[in-house]
Amino acid sequence: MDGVPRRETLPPAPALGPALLEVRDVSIRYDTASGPLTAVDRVSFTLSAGERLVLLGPSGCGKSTLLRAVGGFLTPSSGELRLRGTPITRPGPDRMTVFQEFDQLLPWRTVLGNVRYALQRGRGLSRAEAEPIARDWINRVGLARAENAFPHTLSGGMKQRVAIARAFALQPDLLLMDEPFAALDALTRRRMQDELLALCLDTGATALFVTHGIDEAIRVGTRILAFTPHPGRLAASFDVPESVRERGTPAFAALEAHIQHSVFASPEADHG
Ligand SMILES: Nc1ncnc2c1ncn2[C@@H]1O[C@H](COP(=O)(O)OP(=O)(O)OP(=O)(O)O)[C@@H](O)[C@H]1O
Repeated sequence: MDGVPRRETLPPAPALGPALLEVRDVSIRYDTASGPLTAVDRVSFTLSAGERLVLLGPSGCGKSTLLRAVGGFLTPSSGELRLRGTPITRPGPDRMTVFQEFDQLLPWRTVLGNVRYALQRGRGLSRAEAEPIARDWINRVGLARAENAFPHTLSGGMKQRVAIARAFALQPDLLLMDEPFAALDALTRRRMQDELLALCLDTGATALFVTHGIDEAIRVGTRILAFTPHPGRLAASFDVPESVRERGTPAFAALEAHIQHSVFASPEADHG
């Protein structure tokens, strides 16, 4: 297909070497009332510093489960997760997660308090050291005028901006984004995708981003791993060249159609 990056043949052969994140043959099973459920089935990939890797798939394909395991919130049933070569066993400030839910902020702290407190806890800074860094990040997400507001007075988009400011402020090795814009209206979602992309480009952040939106995946990612559900398995990998990222261009539309057709239009795909 002209102008569309090649679809790689899977399963991928994860490169040995200095990857920031290594996911090796990871399976994750849940015990449910109706028996064991395999949410993630033998998934392998690596992520290098500076990449923005998107896990793309329909609802229920296990992408959030996998992200939670990378975050250290749950342990894989088998396989290995390593960050800078060290096994992931628990959450840590080297991986900051932005969740979909709007209630991820501390409700009893202001916008400034939320970001400052995370810096004090996560980076061991004093209040005086943390405050200017927190202010700078709040400013960068456009919330300077709301720094003294409490979360319940903010819109969903503003809350997500605070969560993003907090995550970036800690300068983690890896940003984990679990459908952070899924609960926003379409216009706000687009604006936030653009803002997140700008922050990533500005800081060179490394990110693992979960979404079910092909357009969102192309907009924010440098590489997309598409999953098929029940159980969640890697189906294909797509590179997103910088030249393809602009919405409304023929190249963007062509890649969107290519991913849709080659992964989600196949007979075994379930759109959840
Ligand atoms: N705590 C849990 N206990 C039992 N089953 C679970 C649990 N969490 C997730 N699952 C199941 O694991 C599978 C994968 O869920 P997961 O949330 O990871 O998928 P997802 O692709 O992120 O979907 P969504 O976009 O809807 O969040 C689903 O079948 C889900 O019902």
